[in-house]
Amino acid sequence: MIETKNITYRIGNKTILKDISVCFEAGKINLILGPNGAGKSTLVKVICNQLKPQKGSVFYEGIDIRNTSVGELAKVRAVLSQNTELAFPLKVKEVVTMGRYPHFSVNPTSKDDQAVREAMEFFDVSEMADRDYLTLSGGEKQRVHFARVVSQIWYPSENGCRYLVLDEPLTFLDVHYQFQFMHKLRELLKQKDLVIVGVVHDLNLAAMFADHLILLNNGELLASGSKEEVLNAENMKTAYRLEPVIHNDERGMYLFFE
Ligand SMILES: Nc1ncnc2c1ncn2[C@@H]1O[C@H](COP(=O)(O)OP(=O)(O)OP(=O)(O)O)[C@@H](O)[C@H]1O
Repeated sequence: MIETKNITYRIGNKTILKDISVCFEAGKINLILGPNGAGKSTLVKVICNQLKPQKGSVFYEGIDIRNTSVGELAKVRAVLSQNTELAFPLKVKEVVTMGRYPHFSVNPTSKDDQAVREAMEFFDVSEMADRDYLTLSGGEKQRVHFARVVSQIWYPSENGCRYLVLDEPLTFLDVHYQFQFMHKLRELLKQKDLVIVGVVHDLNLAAMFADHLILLNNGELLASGSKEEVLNAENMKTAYRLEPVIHNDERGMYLFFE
């Protein structure tokens, strides 16, 4: 479980996050929603210890992140940042192997190679293994990064959970791969020690796949809970300034905006 308690983050005199307390449990797809500029990426960076809040703390299984070493955390927590770009002409399998860097010192072991191979198979990028990463399309690059981050936490940890944090993972993906990726997350969650936290913009995909949602607006936690609790007309109007039409039937929940 990842827990934030009373996180406040300011830049100069601008408050980007105001008193955010949320909980992301293992075995669930936890999604962070909110309009542009709401503070989603900032919250992700605070959760990942890339930004230090002025107030509040982040806990992984009850342990304050400030008391955990970067190296130890990297063995159990993988992060897909927004706009991950590489400038070097590396082969796809070399990019995926970067995910294993926290686990080996000089050369990857056979266990690392196996994780790379299996993560590439899982995300259907094995056929690209020897291609120059820079020649891939945007969507293909994104799938390579999925394999990279998931290879990082491929094996269960000896003591506790594994964590996968994804900032806008669906960018660059066509509708087929968006659905495929969300289904892959479901498949990964068969491993009960996995905590998944992601930022997405597509409210209908969130309604379809999320087990737990949080909605940020102007740096504040507007709502947290099930899709019914979060994706209601009042919250949608406040966050997105649009009038929603919400259908909720046996096929699921769908939102339209007028
Ligand atoms: N270094 C910075 N200096 C000044 N303002 C910043 C800085 N970083 C972020 N902000 C501001 O903080 C607010 C939240 O940014 P953040 O990137 O967390 O939003 P977001 O919800 O992820 O938005 P988007 O959906 O557009 O990606 C924005 O108004 C942004 O301009």
